[in-house]
This record gives sequence, C-alpha cells and structure tokens, in this order.
Amino acid sequence: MTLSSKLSDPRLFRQYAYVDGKWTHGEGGREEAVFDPATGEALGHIPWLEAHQITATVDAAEAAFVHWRALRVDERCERLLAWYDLLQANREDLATLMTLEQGKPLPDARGEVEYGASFVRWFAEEGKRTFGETIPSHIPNAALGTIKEPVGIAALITPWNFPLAMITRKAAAAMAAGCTVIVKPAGETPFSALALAELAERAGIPAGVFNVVLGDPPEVSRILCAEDRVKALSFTGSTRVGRLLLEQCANTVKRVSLELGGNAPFIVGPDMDPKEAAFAAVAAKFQTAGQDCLAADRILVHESIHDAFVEHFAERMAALTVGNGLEPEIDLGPLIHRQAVEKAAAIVDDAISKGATLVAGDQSQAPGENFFMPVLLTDVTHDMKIWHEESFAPVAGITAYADDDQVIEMANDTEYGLAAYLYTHDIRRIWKILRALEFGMVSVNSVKMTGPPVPFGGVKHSGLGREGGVTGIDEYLETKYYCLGALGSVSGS
Ligand SMILES: NC(=O)c1ccc[n+]([C@@H]2O[C@H](COP(=O)([O-])OP(=O)(O)OC[C@H]3O[C@@H](n4cnc5c(N)ncnc54)[C@H](O)[C@@H]3O)[C@@H](O)[C@H]2O)c1
Ligand SMILES: N[C@@H](CC=O)C(=O)O
Repeated sequence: MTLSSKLSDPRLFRQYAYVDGKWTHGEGGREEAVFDPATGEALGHIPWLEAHQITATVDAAEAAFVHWRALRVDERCERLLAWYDLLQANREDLATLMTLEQGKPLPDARGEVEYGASFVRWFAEEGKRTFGETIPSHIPNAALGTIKEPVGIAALITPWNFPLAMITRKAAAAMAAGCTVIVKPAGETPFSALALAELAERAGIPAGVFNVVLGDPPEVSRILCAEDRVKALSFTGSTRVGRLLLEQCANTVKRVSLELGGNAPFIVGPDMDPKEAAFAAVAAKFQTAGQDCLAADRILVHESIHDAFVEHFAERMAALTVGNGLEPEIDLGPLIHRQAVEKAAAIVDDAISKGATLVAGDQSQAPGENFFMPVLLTDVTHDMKIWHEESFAPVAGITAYADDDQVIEMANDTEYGLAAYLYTHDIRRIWKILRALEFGMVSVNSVKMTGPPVPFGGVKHSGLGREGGVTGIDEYLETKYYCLGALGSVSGS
C-alpha cells in the first residue's frame, strides 16, 4: 500500500522541494529515499537540489519579501489564520504522515499537529502587537521612538524528532513579523514539511514566502549561512551542528537563534509520594521514545525514598508498550534509525561497565531492528556517558542524593541547560532549587511545560534566544530607532 493511499487527501504527500510556489525537482537528478523507521520500508523519495537551486530559492524569497512585508499586518495574519485552520482540518492526514516518517505513536502525532498549529495561531495574533516605543526626548525640539521591522529572509533548519512543530514555531513567528522563510527540514522527515507547504499555498500565502529546500545538509546549510541576503538563521538540532552553523554565520553577521540539545535533570524531593513522582518521571522520560530535547535524562531522587521510587518506576515502565506507532495502544514507537539504537546500546553498556545496575530492559523483546526496549539503570554516576550525553533514547538513569546542595550541584553538572524538572511541595526548597538551576526552563510538579505562550529555550550549550511566547517574534524583528529633529513644538511637551 502506497503512502498516499493512507491519506484522505493524497495531495498532502509531495516528493518535491517547494520553491517560489512551485513543486521543484533536483536538476542534478540526485534523490534520497525516506524510510518508515518502524518497518524499514521506503515511503518515497525526495530530490536533492543543486547549489544554484538553493541560491534561486534565496532570489525568490528576496523578491517575495518586498510584497509580504508591505502587506498590512492584519492581512498577513489573516493568511496565517487560514493556514492554522487548514492544519486543524487536515490533522488526521498530517498525523499519519508524521507517524509513518518519524515513528511516534499516532496519538502523539495528533498531539504534535495540534501543538504545531497552536504556534501558527499564536503568532497570527502576536504579529499585530509588534509595537514600537515613544522615547521621552533629551534632544531639544525632537521626537524619539522606535519602529519594529522584519529582518528579511530567515533560514530555518529543523530536526526529525518534532517534524512539524519545530517548523511552525519558527516559520509562523518569522512570517507574522513580515519575513520570508526557507525551511530545510531533516532528511529523515521531509514529508511533514512539504505537507505544510501544500497547506500554506492553499491558505493564500504567496509564492516565495514559505519555501522548503531539500538536499545535502552540510551543503545546503553552508550556502544559506554564507548568503548575505539571508538575515536570520534559526536552527533546532544537536549542539554539535549548532556550533558549526554559528561559526558559518559569523562572516555575514546574521541573527542566529539556536535551540539545541538537552540533558534534563528530574529532581525528586524527600517529601514526595514516590509513586506519584515515579509515574511523572516515566512520562517525562519516555515521550517520543526518549527522543525529546526535554526528556528526563538524569533522575535524581532523595535517598530516603529512592528504593520505593525505583520500584514504582520499574512497575510503570514495565507497562509501556513498544511497537509500530500506527497500531493502537502503543506508547513507544521505533527510534529514528539503526544508529540511534546502536548509540542507546553503547550508552547502556558504558554505564553497566562502570558500575550501574540494570534493573530492567531486555532488548531481545524488541519488535524490530529500529526498536529499543525501555531500560532502567540505577547507581548512575558522573563518569558515565549517560550522565553527560543526551541519550535521545528510552534509557532512564536514576541516582540517589543526600541534600539540596548536593542535588543542585549534580543537576548543574552538564554542559547543557535546556530544561529541568523539580518534584517537591516544599516552597522553600522549590524557590532555592529553582533559582540555583542553570537551565532556561524549570518545571515544578508538572511534566508538561511547553506551549505557545512559553519562552522556550536554553542556556549554556543548549542554545541562544527564545522561541514562542511574547518574545519569540523578536528573533525576526529589527528595532529601528528614529529621531525627528527640528520639530519646534515638541520639546518639553
Ligand atoms: N532545544 C530544542 O528546542 C530542541 C527541539 C528538538 C530537538 N532538539 C535537539 O535536536 C537533536 C536531534 O535532532 P537531529 O538529530 O535532527 O539533530 P541534527 O543536529 O543532526 O540535525 C538537525 C538539522 O541539521 C541538519 N544537519 C545535520 N548535520 C548537518 C551538518 N553537518 N551541517 C548542517 N546541517 C546539518 C539536519 O539535516 C537537520 O535538518 C537533539 O540534540 C535534540 O535535543 C532540540
Ligand atoms: N518537546 C520539545 C521539542 C524537543 O525535542 C518542544 O516542545 O518543543
């Protein structure tokens, strides 16, 4: 059965790049297959564009910028709202596409479509509130103020783990600000991005405003970073690639936003009910099979409740189902590819060889070669890979701690600083630990922390800038200061 036959609207499945409002093949004839990670079957093919085609995309985005920025802001925002409506109306097909190419269970994919769409609505509204300021003048007979203007063309490079929402969180903000965008999705998950392009066109977003380019990742990124006409780069992905792109943007002094890796601590205070905290930790660890920048990677439990916590965690983890995300009642789909499985196995082996205890996790039960059964390790320590590396896999590591000062030190003992979880009801402990944590986001007694109103982002090597919230649009706006002199009548008024 072909992929398009699984969709109620087969035109959402596109195997071309989308440039200047046209479905575009690669002029060099290079193509790459895209695989279903659950079955290993090829879902389709995508073209790799040639270098001059990437440059032609910049030409198109440059031409479209002139008209898009000149539209009245409410006209731009109406089109974004039409895009939002289409995302909602096509939720089921978008979710099916996502599960097929990414592997996440269908209910999670539906959740991501909702989540991704919510950013489009949010920025359609925020676009109308890009206010400048009036500045009381210190210059005689002058009026001073600021105007917000779009930066220009924005290049958006995105990962495979959230193939739709990581695009809309950037693209909607940029487009609401008046920018045109060039999206380079991950090669593993291009079809969600191309479906977004199809729906953008139907929503009346003009040619050249939303473009999707496909190709060799280092080559495409190098061209976009070196292009002086591209004024902003927003990247979500690994810290390794983020560093590379930051360097590549130096020559053209671009605006750079980076949403990079995480290595979230999950801290459990001594006052917590161990069962409640363990169930929350399982939810925070295993979403998207652990392939989430917010995944609880280091679970730090007060020594007084450690053993009970481990017991409840293991019990809850044992109930998780692993399988093809298109089947009902599946909690964990496959990992994205075989290398991810190998990396997960290496992290587990490393931990065990250095003294961690394997409580549960039998890989002989894996239902296919890209699947990894959930693993629980205890006695995890600082010298193990699992402590320092983002595992991006369903591997949970638990460690006991003695007091608040020790757990703060342990939690901050990482180059990453994206998100942290804290479970305790002691308000003094909450305030002390919350303030001491070196992370961009701290969630207290809640697994869910994200959404459109939230300034999402990290500190340290987890990134630069914030997405979403009231400041997310600022990544795509310049502040122009003006001084209107020789007015005669305004001084002192
Ligand atoms: N902070 C956040 O908001 C957030 C959200 C989602 C994912 N992530 C992070 O993303 C990572 C997982 O995603 P991934 O494996 O797709 O990341 P990745 O860095 O390998 O790839 C991200 C994007 O960069 C491209 N790319 C890969 N190698 C490149 C190179 N050498 N030069 C230029 N571009 C290149 C890829 O094709 C993809 O489009 C994890 O580290 C995760 O934490 C962060
Ligand atoms: N879950 C994150 C994406 C990280 O991988 C989000 O909500 O943005």
